[in-house]
This record gives sequence, C-alpha cells and structure tokens, in this order.
Amino acid sequence: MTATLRSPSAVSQAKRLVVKVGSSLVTNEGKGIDTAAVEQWAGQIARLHAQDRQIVLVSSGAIAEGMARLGWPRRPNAMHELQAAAAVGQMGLVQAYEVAFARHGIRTAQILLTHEDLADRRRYLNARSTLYTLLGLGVVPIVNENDTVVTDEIRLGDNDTLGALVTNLIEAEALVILTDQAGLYSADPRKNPDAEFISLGQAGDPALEAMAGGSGSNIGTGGMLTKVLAAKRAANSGGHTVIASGREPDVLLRLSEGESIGTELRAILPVRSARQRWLANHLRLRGRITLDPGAVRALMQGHKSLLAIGVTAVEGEFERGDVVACVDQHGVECGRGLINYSSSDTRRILRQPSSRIAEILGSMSDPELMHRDNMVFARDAQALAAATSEPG
Ligand SMILES: Nc1ncnc2c1ncn2[C@@H]1O[C@H](COP(=O)(O)OP(=O)(O)O)[C@@H](O)[C@H]1O
Ligand SMILES: N[C@@H](CCC(=O)OP(=O)(O)O)C(=O)O
Repeated sequence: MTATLRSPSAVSQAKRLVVKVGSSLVTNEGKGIDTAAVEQWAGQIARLHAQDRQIVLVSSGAIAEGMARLGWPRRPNAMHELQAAAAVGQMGLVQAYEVAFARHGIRTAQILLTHEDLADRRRYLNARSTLYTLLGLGVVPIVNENDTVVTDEIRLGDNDTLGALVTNLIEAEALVILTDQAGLYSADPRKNPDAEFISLGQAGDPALEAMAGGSGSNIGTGGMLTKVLAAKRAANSGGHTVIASGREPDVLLRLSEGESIGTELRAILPVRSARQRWLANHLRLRGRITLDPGAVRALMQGHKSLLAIGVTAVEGEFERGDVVACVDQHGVECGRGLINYSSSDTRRILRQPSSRIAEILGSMSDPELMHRDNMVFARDAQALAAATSEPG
C-alpha cells in the first residue's frame, strides 16, 4: 500500500521539475535499455510538457548499457573499463530518449556534467544558462555525469546527488527520483519484509538517513541514502522531493495530478541564495581549517566573518579564493567559504589578531580570513552543540 492521503502533492504544484531515473530501472536490471519503460516516461513527460511544465531528465544507465552492449557479464572494477563502458552506453541512452521523445515532437539535448563543472563558478553559471536556454526552447535536457572524464576522487558516482545539484542549479520546485522500490521504508525492504513504508517526511530529517542505511557510513554508495541526502540538498533551493517506483503506471502524470504516490520529502528549511548553494554544493574542498569554540559560536550563532585569531589548525594546500571548510575541534563542519589567504599564509597568521597580519605577512589584503558574505553556515545542530558544550 503506497498511496495515502497527502495533499497537496509537491509535484502537482511544480512548474519546473527534475526527474531522475536510476540504472537498474533504465536498463532492466542490467539487461539493456528498457525501451518500453523509456517510452512510458517520455510519453508522460510529453503530457507534462503540454501543460507548460519544464522538465529536466537525469538518467543513469550508461555503464550498465555499455556493459550489455560490450557483452560484459560483470561490472568491471578498473576505472578505465567503467569509463569505456559509459562511453559506449551513453550512445544507447541518448538514442533511446531521442527516439522516444521525437514520437511526441519533442527535442532532447545531451548534457554531461562533472563535479568540477559545478564547482567552478564560471562553468556552473554556463551550465545554468545553457539549461535555461534549452528549457526556454522547449527542449528536454537529458543529463548524466560525464563518466568518461571523471576520476575516482572527483566523481559524484551516483545520480541522486547529480539530480539534486541540477534541481538547485535551475531552481526546480520538485525532484522526482524514480527507482525500483515504491519509496523509502523504515529499513531496506529487500532485507526486512516488515519494514514500514514512509509516505511523508521532512527533507533533512536525520531520522530518515538512519532508515536509509545508517548516517554517514554509507554515503556515496548509492541505494536509498543518496536519495534521502539528495532531498536534503534539493531543499536548499526550496525543491520538494518524491521518491517513487518508476514502474508504477503513469507515475509522473498521477503525481502531477496530486495523487500521493511514493515518499514525499518536503522542503521546509529556509531557502539559500544561489551563491550560498554554490558554496554548499562543493563536494570536495581543497582544505579545512579548525576553529576554536569561540569562533565556532561566532559563525554558527552570529553568522560573523571569520578572523585568523579563532583558527587553531590548517589542513591541505589552497590559494586565496578557494573554497575551504571550517570545522570545530571534533572535525564537524560548521561552515565554509572563500578564503582570503593561501594555506601557507593562513598557517603563519593563525591564532593571531588581524592587527598583526601586516607585520607577519608584510601586507594585509583583508582583515578577515573569510568574509561572512562569502560564507555559508552549517544548519547542523550537531556542530553547534559541540561548540556550545565547550567553555571558551
Ligand atoms: N530504507 C530503504 N527503503 C527502500 N529501499 C532501500 C532502503 N534502504 C536501502 N534500500 C535499497 O535501495 C535500493 C535502491 O537504490 P539503487 O539500487 O541505488 O537505485 P537506483 O539505481 O534507482 O538509484 C533498493 O532496491 C533497496 O534495496
Ligand atoms: N553515471 C552512471 C550512473 C551512476 C549510478 O549508478 O547512478 P544510480 O543508478 O542512479 O545510483 C551511469 O550512467 O552509468
């Protein structure tokens, strides 16, 4: 039983939405592209299009389809083989979508993104402007990670995260994650047949992360946890998320008509500005600086600029203008931002008042290490609790 009274549905209100379909769904559990399913989704999206809704499709399946085309029975471990499979499979993926959408007179466009594209401010703005242009032209962009050029260290790896980043990028009101389960259960239903179905929740609720696979330890390995975390990320731009079965007949249409299908994770957190989201969405940072409890409080409670005097340690190598994490003494991130001094200069001025910067470095470009306008502060109560429990 997946449908419950839950109204109004986030999707029914959305004018702009991102639909994400997972690998096992698209490729029929690795057997090769499920053209019937692709046609179903294209038909539904065409109907939503006719209602003047703008849709971006984030589709996985390149690696699985590449493996099927190359006749590889098992997923390779070597990165270059995964990349080769993705290059082969991506052809099949876009071909299937192009044919399916053309039947409805709709053009499609292929957008392959990497984490670096979204981390670099200029490339991020370019990607956003291209997506807006395509949506304005009535085209359905088909997005995937550019698996062929990413390396292990910089890959997003799962398209749930990519779907959320795209939701933030284009400020979509809803993210629909279609998968092989009816939605989120209180535990993995494959292992726990008594798991309860969760129809409605709040994006960012840590209890959901525990249900989806334990908080933290499984991050990045896919499954439900990346979907729950994607909902939290989508909420940064006010996007509501629905996790539902891609095999549910007319799932997108019924959601758009207000029917309660799947798990809806509502965005209730205050919306962050586009610049704050860009800062928050950096998945891999060049360095981190450790703050003393007083500086953590100034950041978390006062949203103040960060001064060198509150910094106790510096890790990593970074330049002025890089995005760097601020962590408390337990390593919990309490904010991040564009740093005004390189890692070597920061090491020289840490624990020092701003009045001594010119004397130590020979000149002072800025009195603060990070200006509050170039920072985003954690919403996580854990960091605040850690900071306030310490005297200082
Ligand atoms: N609490 C949970 N509720 C539902 N599914 C869960 C849960 N925890 C883990 N899972 C697993 O997550 C799987 C879906 O994730 P994944 O295979 O990555 O899908 P996709 O390819 O669509 O992204 C489900 O098949 C299910 O076994
Ligand atoms: N970019 C990869 C998909 C990554 C992935 O496994 O995503 P998902 O199945 O959505 O968790 C591909 O197209 O094969």
